[in-house]
Amino acid sequence: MSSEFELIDTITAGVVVGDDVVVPVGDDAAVLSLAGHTVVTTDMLIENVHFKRQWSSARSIGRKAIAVNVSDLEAMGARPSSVVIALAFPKDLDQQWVVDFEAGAKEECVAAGVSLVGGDLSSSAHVAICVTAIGDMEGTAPVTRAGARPGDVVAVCGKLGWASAGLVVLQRGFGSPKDVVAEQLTPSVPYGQGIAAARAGATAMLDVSDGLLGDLAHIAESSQVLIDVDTALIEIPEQVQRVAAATGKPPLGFVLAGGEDHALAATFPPGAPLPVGWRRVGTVAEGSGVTVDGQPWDGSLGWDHFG
Ligand SMILES: Nc1ncnc2c1ncn2[C@@H]1O[C@H](COP(=O)(O)OP(=O)(O)O)[C@@H](O)[C@H]1O
Ligand SMILES: Cc1ncc(C[n+]2csc(CCOP(=O)(O)OP(=O)(O)O)c2C)c(N)n1
Ligand SMILES: [Mg+2]
Ligand SMILES: [Mg+2]
Ligand SMILES: [Mg+2]
Repeated sequence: MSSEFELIDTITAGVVVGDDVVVPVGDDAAVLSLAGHTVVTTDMLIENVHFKRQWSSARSIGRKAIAVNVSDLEAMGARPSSVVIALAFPKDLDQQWVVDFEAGAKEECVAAGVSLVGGDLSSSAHVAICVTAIGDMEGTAPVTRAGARPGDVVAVCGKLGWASAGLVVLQRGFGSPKDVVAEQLTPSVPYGQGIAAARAGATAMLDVSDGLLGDLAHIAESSQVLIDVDTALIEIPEQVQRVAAATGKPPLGFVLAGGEDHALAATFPPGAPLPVGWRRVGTVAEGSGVTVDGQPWDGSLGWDHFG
């Protein structure tokens, strides 16, 4: 059993530090040197709400904690810079779990191109994680939720429906199809695509954390427009179809309302070529709210912590 400070030394050994870090992890606060406007976002991951230790390895949870946060930086069109990780866990938890969690977090930091510059440890009844991610606009304009205009094209980049199919599989006590379960345990965030979309002229953007329809409804509300999703443009992955068939759930529901894949969804001016890897899913029109094939959607729009 290590002391708190021995554990911090173990966790922070070998962190990869970017050029924009002036004072790294280990002091009272980190100091960064950013070229443009600073972008800040935070998301928590709570045991039994966002993950279960029976389902996920510590390493997967560490990776997911970083991925879901950097995803929000991508969604602004920012360059991801750094993260801080606050972690609370039961006193009787095997400390190897914590070391493995941090190893996963550091691994995802490298994949996402961010430096781990700080954090905090505490004890608590359940594992609770809070990551704050910092990015840099580097002189470019943020892509908010408020810029969509009638006539714009709605497009997505990344997976949709996989993570929620994985959740259903895990909830039923199964472990396959393996690739949907893997997506639930650690989403494959399309790193770099936020900046690509911004450069391609995206007018509004967000990451799909709660569900495509529910998240597009945020753009619709902020931009005061209507967003219509065209199901003829929606591809339902074969693995998701298998889970739908096995569980008797409608396959489209996973893709339209399943959360946690952290695809990026954005609107682009009509006629603008979409960046490579993006696919059209709908259209922006005058009006309000979200429709599917021109009709209101009577199913769930996505996850609601208090719904
Ligand atoms: N406790 C809070 N205090 C202040 N702002 C909050 C709080 N919780 C959420 N927000 C803000 O509300 C907005 C929506 O939050 P959320 O739905 O969690 O965003 P996302 O899905 O992108 O993570 C964000 O701007 C977030 O910063
Ligand atoms: C044990 C468990 N139960 C349920 C879920 C499903 N789930 C939890 S949070 C969430 C939505 C995304 O999380 P949130 O905290 O809302 O992220 P944000 O939108 O703030 O980025 C979903 C679909 C899960 N991942 N694990
Ligand atoms: Mg959030
Ligand atoms: Mg978001
Ligand atoms: Mg988020």
